Amino acid sequence: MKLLKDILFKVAIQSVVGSTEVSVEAIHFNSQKIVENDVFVAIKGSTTNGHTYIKSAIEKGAIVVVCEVLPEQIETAVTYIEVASSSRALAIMASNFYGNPSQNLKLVGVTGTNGKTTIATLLYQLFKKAGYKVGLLSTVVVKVDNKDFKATHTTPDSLSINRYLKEMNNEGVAFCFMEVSSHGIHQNRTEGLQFEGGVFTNLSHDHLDYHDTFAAYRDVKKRFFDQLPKQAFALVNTDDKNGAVMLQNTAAKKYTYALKSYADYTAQILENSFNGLLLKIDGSEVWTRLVGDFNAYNVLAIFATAELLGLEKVEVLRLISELKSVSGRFQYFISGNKITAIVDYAHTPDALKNVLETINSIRTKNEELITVVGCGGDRDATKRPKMGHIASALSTKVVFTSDNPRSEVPEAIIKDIENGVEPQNFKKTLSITDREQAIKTACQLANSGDIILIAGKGHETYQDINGMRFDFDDYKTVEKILKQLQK
Ligand SMILES: CC(=O)N[C@H]1[C@@H](OP(=O)(O)OP(=O)(O)OC[C@H]2O[C@@H](n3ccc(=O)[nH]c3=O)[C@H](O)[C@@H]2O)O[C@H](CO)[C@@H](O)[C@@H]1O[C@H](C)C(=O)N[C@@H](C)C(=O)N[C@H](CCC(=O)O)C(=O)O
Ligand SMILES: Nc1ncnc2c1ncn2[C@@H]1O[C@H](COP(=O)(O)OP(=O)(O)OP(=O)(O)O)[C@@H](O)[C@H]1O
Ligand SMILES: N[C@H](CCC[C@H](N)C(=O)O)C(=O)O
Ligand SMILES: [Mg+2]
Repeated sequence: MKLLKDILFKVAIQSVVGSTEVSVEAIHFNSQKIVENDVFVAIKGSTTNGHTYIKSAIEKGAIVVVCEVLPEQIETAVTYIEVASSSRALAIMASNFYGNPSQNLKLVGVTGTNGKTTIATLLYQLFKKAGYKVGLLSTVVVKVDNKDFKATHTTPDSLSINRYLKEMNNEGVAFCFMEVSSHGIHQNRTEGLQFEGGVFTNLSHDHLDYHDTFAAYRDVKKRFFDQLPKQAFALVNTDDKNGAVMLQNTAAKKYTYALKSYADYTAQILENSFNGLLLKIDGSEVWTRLVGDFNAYNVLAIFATAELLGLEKVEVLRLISELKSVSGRFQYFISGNKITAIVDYAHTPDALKNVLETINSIRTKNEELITVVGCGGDRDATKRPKMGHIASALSTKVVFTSDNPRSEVPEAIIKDIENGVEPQNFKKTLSITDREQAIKTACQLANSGDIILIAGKGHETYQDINGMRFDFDDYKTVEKILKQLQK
C-alpha cells in the first residue's frame, strides 16, 4: 500500500476533490485491470477515451480517479485528481510509486528512426561483457540482467517501464539501455525518468500516419533531448541534418558522432564484407562482425556512449570486436548450395535502401539479389510506394508480399507498394500475397551464389492477419525451404 499524496509528488495538479491521505494498492490506466483500492488514470486514447470508463473503474473498486475532466457525478468515497495531462501524471505517479527507480541506475535512451534496437542491444551486450549487471528495454526483448521478459512495445507504457526499472534496482543493475520511440515520447511514456544520456541515430520517413508531418515527427524526437537535464549527455549523429536540430534546445552536454563530417567521435570504414566491418575509430582499428555501412554508425554510437559512461577506450574497442549481431538484423546463413539468405528488419524506405545498397556493394555482378518484402497494414501507407520503388530499383528480382496486414486487405497494401515501381522495373517484380509462398518462390528463383533478402519482419515470430496472430518466422521459413529444395 502507498499513500496517495506520496505518489502525487511532482504531479502538476489542477484540482483535488476528496482526500489525498488515502492508501492505494496499485495504479492502472485500463479500467479492466482495476480491483479494490486502486488508482484509475483516465487517458484519452486514439481509439477510445479512458474518461468513459471512470464509472466502471469505480464499480470495480477504484478509490482514486486521475482525469483531465472531472465527471459530472462525483462519488463521495472517491478522490478525484484533475490534471492537464493524464498520461504525464501517470508517468510521474508510476515513477513515485516504484521509488523513482531510474535514479538508482544509469539510464540511456536511444531514439531515431532506425538503429535503436541495434544500439541498445549491443550496449547491453557490451556492458555485460565488461562485467556489469545490465538492463534492456527494446523492441525484441526486455532484459533485467539475465532474466528475459516479452516485449510488447518498443517503448513500454510508463507503468511497465518503472516496474521493470524497479526490478532492475532489486537485481543491482547498474546500467539500463532503452529504446525511446516517437510514440513513446508523444504519449509521455518516458516522462519523469532520469536519463544519464540520450542518443540520436537518424531520422527518415516513418510513422506519418501517427505524426501527420515529418516536422511533427522530428519535433517529437527533439522533445526527448529538450527534456534531458544538464548533467546528462546528448550524443547525436551529425551526418544526419536532424542531429543538429536535436541539440538546439537541450540543456545536456552536447556530443556529436559522424563518418562524413567533423564530429567529436569519428570513424572510417576500412573494409566492408559479409564477414563484417573493419573500422578505424579514434585512430585505432577495430573489427566487428556487424555488416553494412549503417552499422558503422551504430558501432560508433556504441563506442561513444560507452566512453561517455566511463569505460576505458581500449576495453571498449576490444569488447566491440566480440559483439554478436542482433536477432533479425542482417541475420544470414549460406545454404549448402551457396545461396545467401538474409533476414533484416528493414521496414522503412531508408532502412531498405541501406540494406540493399550494402548488399550491392559487397556482391559480385553475376550474383542475383532477390528481395522479398511487404509493408505493415494499419500503419503509415505513404511509405509503401517508396519501398516498392527502392526494392525494385536496387534488386535484380523482387517478390512483393504481405508483412503484417492487420485489418487491411493484403492485396490492397501490395497494390500501394507496386504503385512505386518504375515502368522499366516492372519486369523484375512479381507479387504473391502468402509470405511463405513468396519466400519459396524467391528460393526457387535463386541459384548458387545468389542472395535472397527477406525484409520487414526481422525477429518477429508471428504474422498479424485480420486481428489473428499466426506463427511465422522469416529465418526459420527460408531455412526450411532451402533445405527442402536442397539448395
Ligand atoms: C497508437 C498507439 O500507440 N496506441 C497505444 C495507446 O492506445 P490507444 O491510444 O489506442 O488507447 P485506446 O484504446 O484509445 O484507449 C484509451 C484509454 O482507455 C483505456 N480503456 C480502454 C478500454 C477499456 O475497457 N477500459 C479502459 O480503461 C485504455 O487502457 C487507454 O488508457 O496506448 C496503449 C496503452 O499504452 C498502447 O498499448 C497502444 O499501443 C498500440 C497497441 C500500438 O500498436 N502502438 C504502436 C504503434 C507503438 O506504440 N509503436 C511504438 C514503436 C514505433 C517505432 O518503431 O518507432 C512503440 O513504442 O512500440
Ligand atoms: N544506423 C542505421 N541507419 C540506417 N538504417 C539502419 C541503422 N541501423 C539499422 N538499420 C536498418 O534498420 C533496420 C531496423 O534496425 P533496428 O531494429 O535497430 O531499428 P529500430 O530503430 O529499433 O526500429 P523500430 O523503430 O522498429 O524499433 C535494420 O534491420 C537495418 O535494416
Ligand atoms: N516498430 C515498427 C514495426 C514495423 C514492423 C513491420 N513488420 C510492421 O508490422 O509494420 C512500427 O510499429 O511501425
Ligand atoms: Mg526497435
